[in-house]
Amino acid sequence: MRELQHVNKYFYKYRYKLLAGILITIIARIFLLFTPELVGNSVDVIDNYRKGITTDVATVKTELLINILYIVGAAIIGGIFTFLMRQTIIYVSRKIEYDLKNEVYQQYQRLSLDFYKSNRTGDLMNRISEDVGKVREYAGPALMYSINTVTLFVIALILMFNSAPTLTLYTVIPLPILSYFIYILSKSIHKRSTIVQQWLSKLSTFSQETFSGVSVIKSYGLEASTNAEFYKLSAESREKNIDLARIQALFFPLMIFLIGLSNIIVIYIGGKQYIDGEIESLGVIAKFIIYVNLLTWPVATVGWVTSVVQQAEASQKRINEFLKQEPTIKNTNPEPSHIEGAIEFDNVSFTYPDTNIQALNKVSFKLKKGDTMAIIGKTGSGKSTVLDLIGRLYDVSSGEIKIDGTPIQNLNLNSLRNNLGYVPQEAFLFSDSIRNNIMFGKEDATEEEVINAAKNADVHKNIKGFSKGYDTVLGERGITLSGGQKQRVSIARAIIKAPQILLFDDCLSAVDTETEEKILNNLRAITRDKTTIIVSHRVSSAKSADNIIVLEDGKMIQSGSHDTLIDVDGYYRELYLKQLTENN
Ligand SMILES: Nc1ncnc2c1ncn2[C@@H]1O[C@H](COP(=O)(O)OP(=O)(O)OP(=O)(O)O)[C@@H](O)[C@H]1O
Repeated sequence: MRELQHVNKYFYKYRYKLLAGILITIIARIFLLFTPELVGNSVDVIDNYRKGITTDVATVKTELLINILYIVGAAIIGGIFTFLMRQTIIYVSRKIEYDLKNEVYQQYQRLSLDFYKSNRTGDLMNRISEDVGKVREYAGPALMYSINTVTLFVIALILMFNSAPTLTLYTVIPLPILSYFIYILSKSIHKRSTIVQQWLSKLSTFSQETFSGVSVIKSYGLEASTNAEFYKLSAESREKNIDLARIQALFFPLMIFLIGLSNIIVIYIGGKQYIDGEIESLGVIAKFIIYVNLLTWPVATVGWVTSVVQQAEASQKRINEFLKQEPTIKNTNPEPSHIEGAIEFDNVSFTYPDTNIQALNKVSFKLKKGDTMAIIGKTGSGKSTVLDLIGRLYDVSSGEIKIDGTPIQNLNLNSLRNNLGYVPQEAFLFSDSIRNNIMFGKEDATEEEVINAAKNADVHKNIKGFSKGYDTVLGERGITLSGGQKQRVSIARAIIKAPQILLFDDCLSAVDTETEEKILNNLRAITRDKTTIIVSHRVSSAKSADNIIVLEDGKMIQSGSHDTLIDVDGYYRELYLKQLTENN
């Protein structure tokens, strides 16, 4: 239960509602226990008439009618309180689930990129849905059934002991056995349902991947083999489901068997004791049968609750592991920082911690506020890594990055990122309208600003061409847009912020050279006083930059302006000549 102590703060938060729930549960159970006493009493009334102790039929009828009215009344009141019991305790558990989900999600947002690299998306999703769900079962149903069982058991046992102590002992004997079996069964059900869940997530991951890659599957004619793979996975999943159903099917027969056993004990022992005169009336047997039936379910839940608590403990342990993690990229400065945009790399080296690949090796350059620099280099040479380090998605392994002369780690992280406009290599658009995708860069942007940004990114005309214009909703990953259009919406999103530093990661690769030229011209006008870094494979994107650096295997092998670089032998000149010939 140590891990579950994390939930106590939420119990405290909702303490009044919870206390009311506990009280209501107790009241509901008390009313439920009126029934056996009233039924026992009714049987005695009839028995007394049969034995001739009561002779007046009218009195018997009246007594029976009163008992019936009481039974109905108690059932109605008990029902109302049972309804309220769910409205309070289950309501609180839903609130706790909501709070815990938000707590986990906030922590996800706080953690750095490396956390996402070292944990699979499926695991992250599971913590927030399944694990939180298990903890909710502990905070709601398990708590409710525990109070229910304790209340029913204590009151019923006192009442039963008062009227027939020996019979009580005999009748409760099967109950702990029932509880133990249900516990074993619940554990086994849990084990099997976890396996079912795992297969289900394998199935959904497979389906999701095949839906996303449907164009590859179709163009390679892989439908049949994909079908066969799905068939295999779903057949395995079906077997696991059948396994689960088999063990679940035991649940109710086991309960019915043990209830039956208790009933037989009551009738046999009770009957014997009645004949021997140890029990004074038949009503005792009648009410005991009802007690046994009333107690069976709560006793069964003891086994169920134990298993739920164990599962919740394991789930909360997994959640706590995430909650305890600290972001590797820390904000060391709580005060907002003013950022002008001068960038300096001083002997910066960086090795990715997960792969141990050295992406940058002693890279140095200086950019004044408003300068434009292009980074050219083969694939995998470390270009994107330079941009990632400026955004502090990672911290350098050695060397130093300074912004406006201040070490990047000493700047307020929010200020730094708010002053960056980053266009990633692969444009990611949310399943939302084009307008909202652009406004993601500036949440309070006016319509005019959105249109201006789109115009500068040369995508306004395309958007206007859609029947719903800026309200066009993009499908999953913006599939309704072409690659080039996606890149341009992504550029609009970055420039609408008017940040001090703009980072373009090969984001014009999917547009033709004419459009590239147009966008670069527009960008020149709006980035005049902004520090800009353009990563590209194309000389056309780099040539007008104030400075160009060439990376190879993480090392800076060349730097200078376009004019100086085309005059010296080297990678840049080769690339220039090659692309010139291609264009011609
Ligand atoms: N998140 C990551 N984790 C581990 N290694 C990485 C990661 N990102 C990049 N790398 C590795 O670091 C090296 C540099 O990658 P980087 O993405 O900076 O190159 P790039 O020049 O931008 O390449 P491209 O032109 O293909 O985009 C590569 O060897 C790559 O495999």
